[in-house]
Amino acid sequence: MRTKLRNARRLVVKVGSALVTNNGAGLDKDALDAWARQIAALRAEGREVALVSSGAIAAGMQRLGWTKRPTEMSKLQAAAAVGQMGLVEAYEKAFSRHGLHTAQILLTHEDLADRSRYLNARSTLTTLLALGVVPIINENDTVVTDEIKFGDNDTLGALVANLIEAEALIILTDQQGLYTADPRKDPAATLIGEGRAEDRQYEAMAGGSGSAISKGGMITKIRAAQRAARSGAHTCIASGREPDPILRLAAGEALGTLLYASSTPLQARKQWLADHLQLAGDLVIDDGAVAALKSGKSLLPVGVVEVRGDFERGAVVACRSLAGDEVARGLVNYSASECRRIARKPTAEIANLIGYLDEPELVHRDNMVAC
Ligand SMILES: Nc1ncnc2c1ncn2[C@@H]1O[C@H](COP(=O)(O)OP(=O)(O)O)[C@@H](O)[C@H]1O
Ligand SMILES: N[C@@H](CCC(=O)OP(=O)(O)O)C(=O)O
Repeated sequence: MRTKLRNARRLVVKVGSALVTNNGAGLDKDALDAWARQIAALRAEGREVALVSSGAIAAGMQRLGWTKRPTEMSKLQAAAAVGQMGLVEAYEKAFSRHGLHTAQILLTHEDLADRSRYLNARSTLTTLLALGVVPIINENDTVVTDEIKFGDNDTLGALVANLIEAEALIILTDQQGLYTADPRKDPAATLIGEGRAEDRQYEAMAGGSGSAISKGGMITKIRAAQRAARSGAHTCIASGREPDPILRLAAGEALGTLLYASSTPLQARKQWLADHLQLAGDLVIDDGAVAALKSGKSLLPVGVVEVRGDFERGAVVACRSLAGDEVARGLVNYSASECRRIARKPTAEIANLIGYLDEPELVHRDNMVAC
């Protein structure tokens, strides 16, 4: 089973507040250095890693000299804004020792729920990864309200894994993994080695957070594993205090708890596109484009002869042959009116025709499934 992790080319690593701030004692620079070293080693193997890091609020509280976590939203947001500065500064310094750049990405729930912003976040993140940059992701605490909050970064980690189609989500925390009960409360609890992420029995074992500085607890990690599995990602929950946990997990060592996905990323994505989304329109494509799509290529504007329906960027559209057969469906990079303007035109003309070039493809092959 652990070979699943060894084969993962794209990984999301999530580190919780307790680890990042050494239980609230301020940023644990040694821990940050160790994660940077391990992630740099994975990058050197050609693997891509995005880091979801908590700790802004805890670090901000420490900088401001607060010993008690405030309850008012505005104070929490102020602490997050102060702490996030120290957090990204420390990561940039730690990664620069390995010749790597970092990028700060702050997200809210709304960013991922809105299809067009979802696509933007996805292309920015995948571009950063392709450039060899390590994205450091956190919730945009300064602007969130209750309705648009992830609240805990386990959920954010899973959504990022969905977003960039990572094969693995590594959640590092202050316990060895998932136990049959909260080990802080039940000393007889035993560690679960591995199981299916979708297995509902784990929810009953998991409790809330055991510390005053963290938010999620084990229950949000189990739900994160379920969510990650929906896009085919396997989740490992392990102790961040073990030596080199990221490298050892990524090498397939049986550390912590593995909650594996039952489908591959491709199957999961196909299922998602096939089942969950209503078609917002049709792109009628010529025979050359049909052949290109059947051989796994992206759809370029030049192959589109007609655009049906009214849709926004990010909508799901069907690509149909001249005879009306659905050849593929996928997420479209331009709105219906933009598609009409660039249909039959070479990619080089997109910017002239609509004033900007978002992506050269109308539907990228990564966002498309054949029918
Ligand atoms: N079944 C369980 N197995 C392990 N830990 C559990 C379980 N149920 C609840 N917990 C608690 O979850 C805590 C880890 O989550 P959390 O405090 O949110 O840390 P993090 O900041 O790493 O997300 C543990 O310290 C533990 O007290
Ligand atoms: N965005 C918040 C993280 C929320 C939180 O505490 O998450 P976690 O430690 O993963 O349970 C911060 O940076 O402080």
